[in-house]
This record gives sequence, C-alpha cells and structure tokens, in this order.
Amino acid sequence: MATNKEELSLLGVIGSPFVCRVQIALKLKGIEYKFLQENMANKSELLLKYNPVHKKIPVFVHNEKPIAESLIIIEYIDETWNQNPILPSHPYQKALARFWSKFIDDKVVGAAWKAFMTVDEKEREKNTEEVLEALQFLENEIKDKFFGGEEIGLVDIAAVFIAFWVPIFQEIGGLRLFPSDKFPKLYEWSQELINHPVVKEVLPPRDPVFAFFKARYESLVASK
Ligand SMILES: N[C@@H](CCC(=O)N[C@@H](CS)C(=O)NCC(=O)O)C(=O)O
Repeated sequence: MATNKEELSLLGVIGSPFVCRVQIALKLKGIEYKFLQENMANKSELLLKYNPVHKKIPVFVHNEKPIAESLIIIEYIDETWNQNPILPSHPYQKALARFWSKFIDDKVVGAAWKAFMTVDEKEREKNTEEVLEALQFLENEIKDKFFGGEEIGLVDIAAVFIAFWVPIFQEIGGLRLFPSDKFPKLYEWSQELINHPVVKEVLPPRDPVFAFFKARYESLVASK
C-alpha cells in the first residue's frame, strides 16, 4: 500500500484508453493517487517537463519521479506494490504477457484508430482487415475467463481498448472491427472485463466518450 509519505499523481484525461489502463492497475492495487486533468489542446508545463520526449499522457509521478508509457507504468506499479499481482511471476508467463500486450499496441491500437479516423474507403478496409487479423490471434489466445486466468492481468488491462473503445469506433464509423459472431470468446471476455467491478468503476461513462469521438469523426467527414 502507498504510505502517507508517498506522493502519487497521474497526469491524464478522462476518456483516454491509455490513462484508463493505469487507473485500472492502481485500482486493482488499492492505491490512492491524485488525478491531474491535462488539457490536450494546451499541454501543461508539467506534462512537457515530465514527458518531454513524447509529450503524451499518461504520466505517473511517484515522489516527483515521472514515468511515461502506460504499459511501462503498469509494470512499475506492479513491481513497486506487491498486492494483487498484475504480471505473472514465472519468467516465461511474464514474457508472454509482455508479448501480447505489446502485440495489442503494435497490431490493434493503431490499425483500429486508422480504420476509424479516415474517410478513404481503401484505408478503412486495409486497417479493418489488420484489426480482424490481430483479433483472431487474441481469440485463439483466450483460454480462461481473462487472459490473465481467473484474475485480470497485464494483457486484459492493455486490451481494455478492445473491450470498450473499439466497439465505440465500430458503431460511430459503421465498421466491422470487432464482430461478436466472428470472435465469440473475445466478445465474452470483453463483457467480463467491462463488467468487472474494478474496471467498471474506472471506465469513463460511455455516453460522453461516444459523443466526443462522434464529434471528431463528424468533423473529419465534414472536412473532406
Ligand atoms: N503509447 C502511449 C500512448 C499514449 C497516447 O497516445 N496518449 C494520447 C492521449 S490518448 C496523447 O497523449 N496524445 C497527445 C499527442 O499525441 O500529442 C501509452 O501507452 O501511454
């Protein structure tokens, strides 16, 4: 547990899947922290100071020491606070968890975003195909309730983007990014995840997130 001496803060915005990942990890550990709301249209001095390389959120700050990149932050949290482990202890299982969470960032996040944020039909199709191909690997990978087994682990946290954000992009963009008939196991997993009490508490309310991305999509369509 964080002691009184620890100063913990998280720079982020509500509605970011990467920030949400860190919030899930902190909640699973039962760690209290201060949430510092960032303004992405006018990034704060603090963000530029703490993440001068990427200038992105989330940034987790532990006693004035900043850490960037959601998956790296989660590993740091897991190594710093032992309760409710997020990564497996066995080196091989740990390597697999890292492999699949990186796979989600490399193969799903970018392609899903590109499929959604374009009006070019060819781009949509190409990126949708990439997402479907990647999701098939994940569909084959689920053996238990969660990727982490009976409990939520690193891959589940990384994949919250698939469970919560991808269906929003799918609906707004009229895409077939995450069809439940094609990925029944992944769909069932996604429902378990978003209804898990910890995740449910941390997830942003769907309606404003939906409205935010819809407005972005409509302005993209209008600009073409
Ligand atoms: N790989 C990073 C991605 C973080 C990211 O893309 N954050 C977005 C918000 S959702 C951001 O800060 N964007 C600001 C920018 O690109 O200037 C992570 O996992 O933390």
